[in-house]
Amino acid sequence: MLSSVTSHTASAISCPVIEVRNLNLYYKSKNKQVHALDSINLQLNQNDFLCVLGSSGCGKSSLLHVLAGFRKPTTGEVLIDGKKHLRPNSEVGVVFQHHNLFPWLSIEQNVAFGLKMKAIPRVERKKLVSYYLKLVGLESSSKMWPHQLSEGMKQRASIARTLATDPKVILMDEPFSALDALTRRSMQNHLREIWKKTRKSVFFITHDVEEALLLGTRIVVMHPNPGKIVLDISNPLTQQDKSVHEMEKSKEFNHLRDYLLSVISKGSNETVAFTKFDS
Ligand SMILES: Nc1ncnc2c1ncn2[C@@H]1O[C@H](COP(=O)(O)OP(=O)(O)OP(=O)(O)O)[C@@H](O)[C@H]1O
Repeated sequence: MLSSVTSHTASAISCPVIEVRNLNLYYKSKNKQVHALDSINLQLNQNDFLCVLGSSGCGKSSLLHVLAGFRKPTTGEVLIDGKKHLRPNSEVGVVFQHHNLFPWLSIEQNVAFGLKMKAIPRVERKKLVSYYLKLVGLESSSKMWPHQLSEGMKQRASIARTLATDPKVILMDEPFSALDALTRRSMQNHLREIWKKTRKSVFFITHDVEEALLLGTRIVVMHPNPGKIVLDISNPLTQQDKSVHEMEKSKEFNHLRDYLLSVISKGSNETVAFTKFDS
């Protein structure tokens, strides 16, 4: 199984948008210290949709927070386009589990917010807002207020707001986990289509192996205590132009799902094949 997975890695483009070098993160409190991230080395390339899987507490969110610039690593560094990334900025967009739209702004004003901050002139701003609202299928809801939208629509508006500022990379922390199963599936389809059109580099955290298989071009698995990457593979399923339904019905899908589940559930002391992504 592993060889059929790794054979797809050659199609990657070697141009890291994010590079993580020898990163360690310790949380210190009064009486104890938690080693949350252990010697993380990772490259996120252009066009990568990287899904991060792992059991609770393995450090997924901690890694996202460091990549976003919300938290400083204890040792090591994060480079964005070769430059040290030290604090949050417009090169890195973040979409959280719960939308964080401003309730006092309409949907189009929410999407325009970051563009205003970047001093984009009014006419261009309008064009961009309407382009991104159309991209996420919300063009007819532009004048509505966040409380008038369904949860899925709010999350789509959050994605449009993040995309509109044209970040180099988008970090997503379980963006669909609060949605019901049907809305979640529809959002996965939306995101897949949006990604095909924009080809943004995405770092996407999920607990859901099937979601990772349907969306990710690459899949990383982390283990806890301390949090580390134990597997980094490219996903053959998303490299073929198949519908979600076709993907789910394929033998490869089932094999990969079982394989990933077995890697995730292995204890951190057990040895897991480390299949480093080879660009
Ligand atoms: N602010 C903090 N102070 C102390 N320890 C923390 C803090 N935040 C996280 N941790 C610890 O760091 C480790 C990694 O946590 P993190 O939230 O990154 O994991 P996760 O994989 O995102 O978990 P989940 O899937 O449950 O969200 C855990 O042991 C957690 O208890």
